[in-house]
Amino acid sequence: MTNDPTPSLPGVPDSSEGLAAWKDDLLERYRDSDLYTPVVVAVDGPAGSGKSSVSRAAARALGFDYQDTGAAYRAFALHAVQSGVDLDDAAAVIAALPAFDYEIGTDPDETFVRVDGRDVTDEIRTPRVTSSVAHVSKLPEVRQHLVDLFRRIIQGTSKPGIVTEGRDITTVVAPDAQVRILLTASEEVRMARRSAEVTGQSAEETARQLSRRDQQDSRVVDFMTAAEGVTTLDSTHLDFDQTVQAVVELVRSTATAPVANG
Ligand SMILES: Nc1ncnc2c1ncn2[C@@H]1O[C@H](COP(=O)(O)OP(=O)(O)O)[C@@H](O)[C@H]1O
Ligand SMILES: Nc1ccn([C@@H]2O[C@H](COP(=O)(O)OP(=O)(O)O)[C@@H](O)[C@H]2O)c(=O)n1
Repeated sequence: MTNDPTPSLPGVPDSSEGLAAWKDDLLERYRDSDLYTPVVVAVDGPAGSGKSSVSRAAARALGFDYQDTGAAYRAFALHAVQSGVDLDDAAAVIAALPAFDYEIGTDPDETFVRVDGRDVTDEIRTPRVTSSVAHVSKLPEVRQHLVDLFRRIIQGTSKPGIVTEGRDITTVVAPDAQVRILLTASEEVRMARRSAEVTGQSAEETARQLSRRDQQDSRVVDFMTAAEGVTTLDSTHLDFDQTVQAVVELVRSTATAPVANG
């Protein structure tokens, strides 16, 4: 997670146990100060690339929080529909933003999504919600509202860092993140992974939906090409554990200590 500090720095222990305790102590003291900044790991990629599952497992391995931003777009689409809004009516969708009462669990071992205090963790994954998200995520006003929310959640982490994943995290939400990753996989592999998960509809229908959603989403943000400074991680030929390991290694080799210098 951290680069080792310069060995000649006074007061820095040279044993690995001593170093770990020293870092814990620093973290403890800085956590509540204005100088403390969490390590932000930004992960983008298309549907089925493994963003959610890989980011969550990497967060767990690193002792970080985890934020799934797609969950908020899904939850907002659900909120709008349940408020009786016609998703083709942009003004009505935007008018539903102020009443959007959203809560997400960022502990990777206990992720949940609530809207108006009601648990919608599973409901937001239904094909009905999936096919309606693009109607709301294409609207700049919705994006700005949610980007602000995502940044507040990133800043509010009580862990040494937070892995945040979506479509525009490396470019819009957290372009200054210490670690920025574009997670990709071939379309064929992504479709196969998603089809294995989705029940209640054919593999062909799931693949068609995924491809349509990628097309719609890519008109709004470019998540197929890595922006400058973003590392591409192609998981086509990696299994799940190898992909998580690659993310963890990247964080360990690039992130500096989770304490800012002011
Ligand atoms: N490298 C991988 N190898 C095999 N399966 C994977 C890999 N990465 C992710 N998966 C699986 O693919 C499915 C889709 O992953 P998910 O995290 O939901 O993708 P996304 O959030 O990008 O849509 C999940 O069932 C996940 O366990
Ligand atoms: N940062 C983000 C995250 C999601 N989204 C939108 O939210 C939808 C659902 O995102 P998701 O991450 O749950 O989708 P999957 O890739 O997991 O299928 C996407 O299809 C996008 O329309 C977005 O526009 N920007």
